[in-house]
Amino acid sequence: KLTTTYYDKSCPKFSDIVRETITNKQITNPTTAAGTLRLFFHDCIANGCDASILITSNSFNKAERDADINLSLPGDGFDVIVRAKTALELQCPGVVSCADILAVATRDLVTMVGGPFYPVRLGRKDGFVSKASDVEGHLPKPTMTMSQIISLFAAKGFSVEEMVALTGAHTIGFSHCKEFANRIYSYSKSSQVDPTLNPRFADGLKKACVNYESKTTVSVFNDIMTPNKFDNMYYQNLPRGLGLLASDRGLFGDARTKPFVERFAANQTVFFNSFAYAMEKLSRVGVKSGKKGEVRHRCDAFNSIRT
Ligand code: HEM
Ligand SMILES: [Ca+2]
Ligand SMILES: [Ca+2]
Repeated sequence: KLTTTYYDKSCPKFSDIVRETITNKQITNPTTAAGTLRLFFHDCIANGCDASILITSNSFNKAERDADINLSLPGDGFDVIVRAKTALELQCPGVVSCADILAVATRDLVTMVGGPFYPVRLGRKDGFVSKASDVEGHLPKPTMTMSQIISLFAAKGFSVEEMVALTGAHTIGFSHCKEFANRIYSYSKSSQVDPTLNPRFADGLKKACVNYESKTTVSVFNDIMTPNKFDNMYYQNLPRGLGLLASDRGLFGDARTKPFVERFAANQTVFFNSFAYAMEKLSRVGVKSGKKGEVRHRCDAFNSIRT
């Protein structure tokens, strides 16, 4: 039901306004691209791509963004969507959904930092439900086994290749120390450090994360080689012991996923094609149309109060 021409008549400046907003934001806050990409992933996996992640909690409802796993989503990702929405409401009030803004802003930001372009079909409606309790179990965690991660993505319709390609998103952005602390401080009885980690990398991580339990904001680049560039370096890092999260390293350690890691590491074009295909598919997960959704006036609140 989605089409690339959805706003051509009702809001012809849609693409220009989104592109201008994300460009300004990314230049002043270079962490926006990664933050928005993760925000989009977390939106689509929980309840479909319906901007349910953007809703703020109130006394009746603990919303998705206040689920534990979403608390680390950075403010810049939310902010860039709010800015685009504000500009669009001035230009064509009540027309463009927050879900469409998030999908296009993500694509434009990925392209801006060096990643592939892919078409984003439009016409998503914003969802009516956002509950923190719906998030748990749908999103992957670094502590999950590769089998758990594979079946979690399979439940949303993604193949192993698509899962490996999507996780290439970790070519940009940060992780907080607590997400990998067990790999450097308390790996096993016989070894403090995960032996699959490059020893010098592990030393650097240990230093960066000293006292991470009290200094909870400390975070580390997901891809230490090219942290701000969307490229295939993430896959090249994995065989060298430079994968940050246990789940990153896991992609190289599992016979089902390793062949894709090697293919993407060897050829960036192959990775970009797979990533673009999988992102376009991600952008259509659980999309709501017609009366199943609405175009919100503000991205952080439903149009009428719901309990
Ligand atoms: C194998 C499954 C995955 C796991 C276990 C995982 C887990 C994580 C964790 C724990 C972080 C660190 C968050 C923080 O500390 O702030 C992170 C960051 C990130 N993830 Fe994933 N992720 C997975 C797949 C994906 C996918 C499929 C995407 C997007 C398509 C994605 C995009 C990102 C981005 C862009 C960041 C950096 C966020 C930032 O800099 O603010 N991840 N991920
Ligand atoms: Ca959602
Ligand atoms: Ca990179």
